[in-house]
Amino acid sequence: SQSGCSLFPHSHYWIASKRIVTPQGIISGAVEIKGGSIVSIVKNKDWSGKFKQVVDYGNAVVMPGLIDVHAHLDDPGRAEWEGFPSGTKAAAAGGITTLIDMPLNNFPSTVSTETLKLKIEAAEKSIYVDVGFWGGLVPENAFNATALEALLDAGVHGLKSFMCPSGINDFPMTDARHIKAGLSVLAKYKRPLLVHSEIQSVVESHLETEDGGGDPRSYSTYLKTRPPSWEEAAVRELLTVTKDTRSGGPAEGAHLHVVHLSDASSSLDLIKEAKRRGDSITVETCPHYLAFSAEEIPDGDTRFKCAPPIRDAANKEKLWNALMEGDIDMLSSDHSPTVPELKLLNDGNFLKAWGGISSIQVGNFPFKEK
Ligand SMILES: NC(=O)N[C@H]1NC(=O)NC1=O
Repeated sequence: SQSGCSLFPHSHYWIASKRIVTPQGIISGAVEIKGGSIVSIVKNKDWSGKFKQVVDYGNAVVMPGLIDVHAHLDDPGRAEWEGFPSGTKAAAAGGITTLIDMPLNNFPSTVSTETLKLKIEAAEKSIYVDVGFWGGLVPENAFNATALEALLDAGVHGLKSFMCPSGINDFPMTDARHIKAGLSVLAKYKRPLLVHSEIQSVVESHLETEDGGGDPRSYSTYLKTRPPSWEEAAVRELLTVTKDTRSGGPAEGAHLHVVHLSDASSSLDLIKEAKRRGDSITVETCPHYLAFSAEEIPDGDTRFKCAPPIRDAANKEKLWNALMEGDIDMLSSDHSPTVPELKLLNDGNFLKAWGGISSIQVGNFPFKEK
């Protein structure tokens, strides 16, 4: 409630800082709040000394709340991994005021109007930030336009699919045919398809189920099981269908969004070329790919296990450059927690631990680093 959120027992007050992020740049001043809404932003020289009801944050940054388009809240079904109350409180702690929840890791997965209803009922119990939902594109619904339309009509912001096993039994992977069919429905709604872009290739890598030929407590062993060529293969396959999204194409109006890119080389180059050709495509990366590099991950510290994996320091620098150049369109958390037992923190086995990083609570931390 408004009173519950208020910093001050006043309905009219100012939040001051030397670094307020505004559309016109970073200013020193104060944000005026009245009745729970921002009514003005005043520069330092216009207000200093004039007002009494001021919370002064000094040099701390005051900025609009972040929107995280990629978070796994596992309610209902696996609320012990992350429920709506804990996940949305964590988001608020990370400076995120809106999150869009992924359709998997909860049980059942959000792939129909019935399962979306269960999600909404679980969320209604208690959320502390704004929440929206993605629906799942899976083989079971991909060729059923009526079912997809019903899901979109029920309010999901778009669809999400995987090009490799998702780690969740009731969320199977899709191929280019499913994705093409999904895009043709999304075109009518002008909504996006988000794709986990990795295609497993046994030839070029050691599969996770094998021992990877090395110490399972060493991050480098895990890294070898998911090479950049997996991401590249997926992006190449996707580009055979994103051409449909060009102006005048059969899926004009649909949009394809590559989630959590880690490979800053060939995969990113392909996405950049597709953008130049007019495909409707965007790409995100995550704070963990920008903050960490494979070389520094301690043996056995499975908190760092995610898919695609965190790559080397040279790749991290390339990701930063791409973000600064605008070739990467946005950041998302890919917050994907589980229970400590499944992270195998005692064994430290990277090949067997759950893949997913719990991070929404630290929100924009790489910017603090830079
Ligand atoms: N199922 C699931 O949360 N998968 C996520 N975890 C991760 O590390 N990458 C993902 O896509």
